[in-house]
This record gives sequence, C-alpha cells and structure tokens, in this order.
Amino acid sequence: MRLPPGFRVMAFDSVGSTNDEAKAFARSGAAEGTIVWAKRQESGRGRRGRGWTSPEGNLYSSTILRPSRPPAEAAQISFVAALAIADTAAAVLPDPDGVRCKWPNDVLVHGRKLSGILLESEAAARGGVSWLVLGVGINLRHFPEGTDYAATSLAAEGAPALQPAALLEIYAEQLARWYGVWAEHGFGPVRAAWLKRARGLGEPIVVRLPDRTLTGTFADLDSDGVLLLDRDDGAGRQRIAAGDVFFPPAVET
Ligand SMILES: O=C(O)CCCC[C@@H]1SC[C@@H]2NC(=O)N[C@@H]21
Repeated sequence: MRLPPGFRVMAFDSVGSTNDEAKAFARSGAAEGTIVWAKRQESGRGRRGRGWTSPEGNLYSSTILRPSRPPAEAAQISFVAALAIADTAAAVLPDPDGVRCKWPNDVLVHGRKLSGILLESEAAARGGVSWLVLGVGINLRHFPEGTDYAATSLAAEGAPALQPAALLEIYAEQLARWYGVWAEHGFGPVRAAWLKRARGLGEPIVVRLPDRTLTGTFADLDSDGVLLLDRDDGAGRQRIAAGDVFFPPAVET
C-alpha cells in the first residue's frame, strides 16, 4: 500500500472497533501516523454513544496522532479530518462540487451523510494531549437506512468501483496534507478551507441541543471551531460548541 511519509497501516479483517484497537496501541506507545484499518467492525462506535454499522465494503480507519498542542486546539483535528474526507470524496466523485462539510464534522454529498468522525484523546500530565485517535468511517459501498440524517455512499453517488484499500490510500494522502497544513500554520487555513466547503453558511439552520432546539442563521465559524448562530427569536448571536445541525427544507415562494 502506498502511504505518505510517516504513516503506516496495521490491517485487520475484523475488529470490535478500530478506535478501541488504536487506543490500545497508542497507550502502548505506537507512533504518530499509525493507522488501524479493518475490513469490518463488529461493534463500530459513532458519536454520542451511537453505533456505527460496519459491513465489509466500507472504510473503517483510526489514526494515532500526537500533536504537541493543548487539548482545546487538538479538537480542531476534526475539521482537518472533515477536509481530508471531503477532498477524498471530491477526488473520486463525478460531481466534486456536490461535496460539502456540515458542522461540526460531517461530510455530505448532495445533502446526504457520507462519513463519520470519532475523535478520542488522552490528556497528558502537563497540559497537552498524549495521544489522539482519529476514527473515520467512509461509506464506500453501503450506507445505513432509517438514520436521523439521510446517508449515502460513494458508489451511490457515482464513484467508480474502488476497493477500501485504494480509498484508504487517497484518504491517508489527504489527511497527511491537511494535518501538515494545521501543524505548520494552525487553524486559520483549515477554517478558511472548511468554510469554503461548508453547507448552509449564511442560511437558516436548526440546531438540536440535548435540552432544546434552536433556529437561526449559520453566521460564521469562530476561530476555535465554534458555530455562531444568529438566533431567530431575537436572542442575538449564540456560540454553539456541540449540537446536531439540520437544514430546513427550502420553501417555494
Ligand atoms: O457518529 C459519527 O458520525 C461518527 C462515526 C465514526 C465511525 C468510525 S468507523 C472507524 C472508527 N471506529 C469506530 O468504532 N468508529 C469510528
């Protein structure tokens, strides 16, 4: 497999969750750039305790990173990953402009969710992160039905037949590129590129929080990745650090 300098793959036919495997390797000292890749997962995990159905044919990878940054900044890696996934999808799809980023870290193709990111980390004793595991699932051949947010796959969107290993090579190259940009120049260029690909910027959105649902205009992304929402109810601009974003259907006038 062709990988960028500094990256290596540990390949498995089946694991519970590649994130769990990668965390165990990280704790026992595996180097930055180690990618745990499995053909399928028996108990793949999504955000907020949800599951991630993981049949053979899609990409399941977890990359160990060891950025020398405080934990709050390390969280920006989810935007780095979203850009890497978006550029991977754009490289293989017939309509690259149909690829959009949805806050905080989903990638959509023609409005449907293509991938998921699960970032887990361990704080270091002196304030940094000792490791970070970047779990990424990309729907290549299959996608789940009946999810909260409609899903799709690269195959359904017209990508040529590709093996997961070939997709992993493209993704690793894009990840190395965006991780390099972030490590060298910080969040600024990552934020700018993410905003260029963002779905719904300047448009009405619905934000579902654990205890309530807010509506308003997606005004901007803060310099730390927080979503800025201009609320419809006159309550002004609100910083949203975590939540699920939905786009209301367009109404014809
Ligand atoms: O809920 C989401 O959108 C995040 C899904 C993340 C799934 C990936 S697949 C590879 C890695 N291993 C896991 O168990 N989860 C992540």
